[in-house]
Amino acid sequence: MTDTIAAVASASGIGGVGVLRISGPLAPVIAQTLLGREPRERHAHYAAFRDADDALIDRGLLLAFRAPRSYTGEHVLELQTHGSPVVLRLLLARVIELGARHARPGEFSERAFLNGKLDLAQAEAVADLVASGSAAAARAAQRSLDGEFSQRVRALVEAVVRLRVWIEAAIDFPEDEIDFLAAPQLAADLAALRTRLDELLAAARRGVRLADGLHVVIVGRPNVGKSSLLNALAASERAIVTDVAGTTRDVLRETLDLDGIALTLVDTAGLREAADVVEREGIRRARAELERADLAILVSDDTHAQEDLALLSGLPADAARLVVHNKIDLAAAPPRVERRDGRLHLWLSATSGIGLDALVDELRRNAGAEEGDGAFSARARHVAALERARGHLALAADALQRQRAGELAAEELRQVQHALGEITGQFSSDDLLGEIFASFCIGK
Ligand SMILES: Nc1nc2c(c(=O)[nH]1)N(C=O)[C@@H](CNc1ccc(C(=O)N[C@@H](CCC(=O)O)C(=O)O)cc1)CN2
Ligand SMILES: Nc1nc2c(ncn2[C@@H]2O[C@H](COP(=O)(O)OP(=O)(O)OP(=O)(O)O)[C@@H](O)[C@H]2O)c(=O)[nH]1
Ligand SMILES: [Mg+2]
Repeated sequence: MTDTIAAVASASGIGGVGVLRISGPLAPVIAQTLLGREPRERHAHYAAFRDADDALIDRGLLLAFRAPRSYTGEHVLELQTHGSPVVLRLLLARVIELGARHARPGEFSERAFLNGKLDLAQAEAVADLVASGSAAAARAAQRSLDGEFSQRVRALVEAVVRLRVWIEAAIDFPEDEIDFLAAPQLAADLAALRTRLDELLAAARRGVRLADGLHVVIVGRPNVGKSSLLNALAASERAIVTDVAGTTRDVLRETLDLDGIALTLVDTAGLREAADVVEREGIRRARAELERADLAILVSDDTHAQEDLALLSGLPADAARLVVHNKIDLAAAPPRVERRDGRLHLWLSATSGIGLDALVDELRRNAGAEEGDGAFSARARHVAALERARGHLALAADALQRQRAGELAAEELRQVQHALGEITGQFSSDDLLGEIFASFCIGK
């Protein structure tokens, strides 16, 4: 028999109203004790919450849900008090006295998952929604919570199962096996599956960016105006700016909400051959930041761009997609934008602000602002599972098309199915569940 858990579900600190949530078999007994009679299911009762000595803790609302019609699928009780942390603590102590125990982080959602109310990707979306740092992130998490991502994963699983059934049937009739496995329809189905898996993988990668925010690193030689650019984008004097080359030594991070898009901007030490140990360490850190950047902005001082642009060859090609030609005010040049060798070059001035709007537009585009409707949130765990699924699908195709090895192909397809099932939690281990739910907040 499961035990009954309780936790404050509202944010810690003082608030208008505080919510205490209880889930498990004792919830109806606790409700009966606090209300003095049996509550009506899913009905707000105004109740006096009293302690064991009958002293009044608070008057508030009591709301009872009967299993399985609740968030967790168990009996649930909610007590809504005045938003005082002290009142909530006293009432929680009373509920513990009546037989509940403190819930671990994420335990309500874990129970919802275990009782089939949410699948694993949806439960993760609950946490991503709570943590969302921008309107776009919240909308994307909401779509995953609504099951948009899970449904696409499930549809792929169904397609994989259909292929497996076909191939396994072929194995059962060895004399026809080769003909079966060589059927054009099978090859076409496999190819279609690969395309859909690739599309889902790309969408999930965008989903991770939406949930986590775009990680943008500003690099360039000393004194080109990297810190000035960070300050201009953040609209605050976050970073120290001086005319001394080598001003920035450490990595500086700033999270921005660019019209509803979450963005982490990272300012770094200017790249050069430095003699000073501190500066050398700063440059090492700048390079480490580059390794994990979604996007790198190379800043060049437009008045001596040659040496600045030479750095491009040393930057990760997939990230280094933007080049900012700064300080155009010095030459009284107009702002402009030009696409060159697959990169976008922008002429602007960080200190005067001219041309900055084009950069902001480009950052928004990169952060997935244009995905608009249909974008859902995802996690690195999902991307890794989809990549694994893709690897096995490629092996399955190879087993069929080159080797005509039905058994091998069926086994690879089973692996594809397994990797996809890990996303929705159809296949999951206690370790994985522990890891996922431990990162939730208490009361969620
Ligand atoms: N007060 C309060 N507000 C909250 C929550 C909560 O637990 N308590 N939630 C918690 O995160 C979210 C809402 N989530 C919920 C999800 C399902 C059910 C529920 O009762 N489900 C039943 C009945 C569904 C129906 O009638 O359509 C069920 O699934 O069977 C309740 C809350 C956001 N707001
Ligand atoms: N005229 C003009 N000066 C600028 C512009 N952007 C930056 N500067 C100046 O250039 C100098 C260096 O700017 P920083 O932002 O500190 O440059 P940085 O790239 O961060 O330099 P390090 O941290 O030393 O690598 C400062 O004197 C800035 O005021 C610009 O758009 N126009
Ligand atoms: Mg700087």
